[in-house]
Amino acid sequence: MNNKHLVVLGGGVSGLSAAWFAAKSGLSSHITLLESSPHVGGWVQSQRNTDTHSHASALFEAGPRTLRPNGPQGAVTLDMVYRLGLEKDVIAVEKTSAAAKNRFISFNGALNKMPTSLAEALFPKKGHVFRGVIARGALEPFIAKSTLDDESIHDFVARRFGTHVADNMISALVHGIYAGDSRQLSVKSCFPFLWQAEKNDGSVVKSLLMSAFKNAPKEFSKDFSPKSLEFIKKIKSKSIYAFKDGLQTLTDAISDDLKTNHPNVSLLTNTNAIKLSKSQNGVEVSTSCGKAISASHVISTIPSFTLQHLLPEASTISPILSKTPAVTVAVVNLAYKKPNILPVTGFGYLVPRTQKSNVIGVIFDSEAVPGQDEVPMTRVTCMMGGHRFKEVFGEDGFSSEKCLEMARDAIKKDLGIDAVPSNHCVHLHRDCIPQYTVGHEARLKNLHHALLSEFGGRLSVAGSSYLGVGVNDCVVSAKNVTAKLAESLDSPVTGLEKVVS
Ligand SMILES: C=Cc1c2[nH]c(c1C)Cc1[nH]c(c(CCC(=O)O)c1C)Cc1[nH]c(c(C)c1CCC(=O)O)Cc1[nH]c(c(C)c1C=C)C2
Repeated sequence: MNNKHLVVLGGGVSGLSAAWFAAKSGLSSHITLLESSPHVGGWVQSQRNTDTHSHASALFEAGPRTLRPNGPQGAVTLDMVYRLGLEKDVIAVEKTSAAAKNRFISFNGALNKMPTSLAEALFPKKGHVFRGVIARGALEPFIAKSTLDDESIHDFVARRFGTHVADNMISALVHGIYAGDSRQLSVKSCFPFLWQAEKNDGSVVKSLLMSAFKNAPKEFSKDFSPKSLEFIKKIKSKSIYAFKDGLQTLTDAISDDLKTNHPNVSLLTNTNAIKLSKSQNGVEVSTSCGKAISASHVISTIPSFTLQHLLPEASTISPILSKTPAVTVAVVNLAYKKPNILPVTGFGYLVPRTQKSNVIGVIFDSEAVPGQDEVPMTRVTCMMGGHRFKEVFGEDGFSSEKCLEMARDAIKKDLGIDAVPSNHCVHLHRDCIPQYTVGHEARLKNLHHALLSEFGGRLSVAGSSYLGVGVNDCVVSAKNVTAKLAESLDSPVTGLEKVVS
């Protein structure tokens, strides 16, 4: 321990993880986390709504709900889950289950299942969205490489696989991760494996075929304890995992652990930074409660568009931060008393940009993660808005009633369910998913250099505005930045070293 003070801005998954990793590594004598809202956890909000008639509760997740266990990224979160003692709360979904295998695209009025076998891929029915995709894929290795520095996801896919795939399949996938417009988002930043495949192997198909024969990636065992590794190995081969009482189990456990076991950590809710300025030994943080903190280092996990307003007027960092927009998503949870009322089994469906619909995707919660319900029921979540927010809700904005009605209309049209839900919940998440538009990586490089020159590497960034919007991405970005700081709190760290290496 030293006489250093680390300040973390933001109490969502990224901020909590940053404070937790920093506390565990003992890198500073004091850690202060500033969260502007009354509670920590950010977009992660799980609640059980009780039906007044049956008294059965329905688990409603307002934000993210499932996690991917695979790869080095998945292992970092799983290790955290293990160290927080949450193994008993985990529900892992088998890759062979319908929930894992059946994902649908709503296309021309029907739910089209994405193929999971060669037979399904080779012989899709007439009118199925996958029709012609294999034939088009066979031509892809013969298409010349592009020499561009970055390109939209749509342009990349249309160029290599044709406009049908770009318009109807990839636009749906982009809805299911970014709630964004595939014509605006960067292929290099959102789907780096596609970009690298073309750059390195000249073809996505060739690269995928070659990777099937390549050695498996190196084990990451050195980072984890034997017991944790045992848990990671057990879960990493599953499709997804979640928690019995929702993802808030994770954020609550991090915050409880910090409060209980780390007296040197202060979690301040209803408090935010209002100004950051470089000082001789670090960063001066002015806060909304009137107190200023002399920080040795600041990790900002708040959205980049919020961080820009905390910097000095002439800062060259702010214009870079302002270039990452974010979309607003409305989330409608619906619970029906009757179980098994869905016409298909699976994870859910996505709606391509080409289809007229008020929803961009629907998750079949009671199927996607079996075992969360106290009594059998059907639960679904409608995701609405994203880049289509204005188109769907109009300029005059949003109302919960209108949103609920639209969600019920979509469920009736797409799934044939006209029943009145026994319970529901509507949440509006303003600017919740950052959009990595074309040129994002080049802007991150500029940001790295600007942070070094203006704050001497005493201000770092982590969280969904930069290197990935998923929960695992946020946890990993927090771990990486604190690991670098653990080497020395006096060394310059921006959190963006990866983009310039
Ligand atoms: C319809 C809207 C959304 C759905 N999920 C999200 C939105 C905006 C958010 C989201 N989904 C994924 C990520 C990435 C990282 C992560 O935490 O796993 C984010 C931020 C993962 C994801 N979801 C779908 C796919 C194909 C992926 C990529 C990786 C994977 O295979 O899991 C599909 C999907 N998402 C939604 C639905 C209804 C759906 C498919 C039927 C909802």
